[in-house]
Amino acid sequence: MTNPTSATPLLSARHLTCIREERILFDELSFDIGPGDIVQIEGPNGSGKTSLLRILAGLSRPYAGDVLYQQDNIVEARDAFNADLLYFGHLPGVKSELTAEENLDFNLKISGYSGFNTREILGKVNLTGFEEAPAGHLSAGQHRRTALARLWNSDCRIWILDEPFTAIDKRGVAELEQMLLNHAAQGGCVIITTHQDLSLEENRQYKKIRLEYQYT
Ligand SMILES: Nc1ncnc2c1ncn2[C@@H]1O[C@H](COP(=O)(O)OP(=O)(O)OP(=O)(O)O)[C@@H](O)[C@H]1O
Repeated sequence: MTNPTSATPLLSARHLTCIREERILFDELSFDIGPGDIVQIEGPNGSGKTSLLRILAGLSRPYAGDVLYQQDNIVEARDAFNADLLYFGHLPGVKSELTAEENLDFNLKISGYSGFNTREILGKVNLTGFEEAPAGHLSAGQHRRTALARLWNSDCRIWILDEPFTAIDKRGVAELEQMLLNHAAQGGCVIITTHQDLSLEENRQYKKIRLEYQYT
């Protein structure tokens, strides 16, 4: 295994190619993501953003190429990589029959956390007063906030977030953006997809990667 230094990228894509239904979504895609980076994956519907995030998270395999965690292939560094990865997907594991508090408690415990204060965390995502509501009775945005609450109690450096702002109101988006900036300032990195315009453009370490698959 490589000995990481402060200059070692946290996550690297090396010559990634993804083919779906005989269509090449991206080919020979390479980039490095280091501590402090916030990277937005852009592109039209169906261009392969989710496919790329799933490959970066090790949830699916590319047609060709590799993903490296601190210069080691994620397949070989799987345990260390998984311990440093927070993946937030399209269906982010909120069970309708559990309350907001039970969902958060469950999600944090299966990620190995203990000693957290669920009420305090839910307060940070503006769910005070809704802790005991079944998630199935929450609004779409509140449901999403229940899922996102785990970001407020994460010590993973790599955050891969697929459309985290869906159904979130303006204030919530601003709070989440601030959360991403704080995470990056503390040496973490964020890889995110969203169809929303973000106000992170000013940030020195904010980058965009555009996937350009064109329908024919
Ligand atoms: N497991 C799969 N098997 C076959 N085809 C797939 C699979 N996953 C995705 N695709 C196809 O790959 C293409 C890219 O899908 P993907 O979800 O990565 O796009 P996206 O850029 O995230 O789209 P959106 O902006 O709509 O969320 C789509 O045409 C989709 O049908």
